[in-house]
Amino acid sequence: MKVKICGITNLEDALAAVEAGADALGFVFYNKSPRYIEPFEARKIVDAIPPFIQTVGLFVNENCGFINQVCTNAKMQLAQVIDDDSFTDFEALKFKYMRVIRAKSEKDIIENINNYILVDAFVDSFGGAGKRVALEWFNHVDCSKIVLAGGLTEHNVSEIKGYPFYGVDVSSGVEASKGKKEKQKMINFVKAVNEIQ
Ligand SMILES: O=C(O)c1ccccc1NCC(=O)[C@H](O)[C@H](O)COP(=O)(O)O
Repeated sequence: MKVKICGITNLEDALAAVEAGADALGFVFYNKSPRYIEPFEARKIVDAIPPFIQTVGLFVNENCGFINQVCTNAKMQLAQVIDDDSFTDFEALKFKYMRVIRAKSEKDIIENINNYILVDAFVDSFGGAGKRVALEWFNHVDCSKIVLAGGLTEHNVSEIKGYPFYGVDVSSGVEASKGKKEKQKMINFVKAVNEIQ
């Protein structure tokens, strides 16, 4: 199962996440987030991390011109897009993308199951709030194209055993404080995910 660690704001945390075994690093380009990073600051981090780690830019209700420009400036390989209000013309994106489903019910998941999606809990702040998605919503769902996010920690991630998600995404569960990761929590989280199979 793939592991994405989201909300990277500095090189120290990025390198620690990679060392812990993360497959992907997420950078939040939503300027109301406490984890916001300026695109050229993110680029400096991307330039310093080893190869084979996917870089993911997080966008909230943005148009495709903005997303294309930021992904270029920050050297993102994938755009993770919250698009509640149909701001984004996905056809015009020059980058591979994954939509975020902020699930309020099982129905939200089932309606979007045909593509790779990230399923997060619905929170007013859009993400990074540590709120969990009800696992029973996935009981009758093919999880193989779903990245599960929302409130995961080293202590609860084992509960997803039996749900073969494509990957998991974590932010606040591996933080010391908002925007600052804790190395040991990242190590423990990745280890706990790897022990699930
Ligand atoms: O992390 C943020 O501050 C954030 C702000 C606005 C939109 C999305 C945001 N994060 C997106 C993520 O991918 C988080 O990893 C995801 O919401 C899970 O967060 P957490 O529940 O803290 O693990």
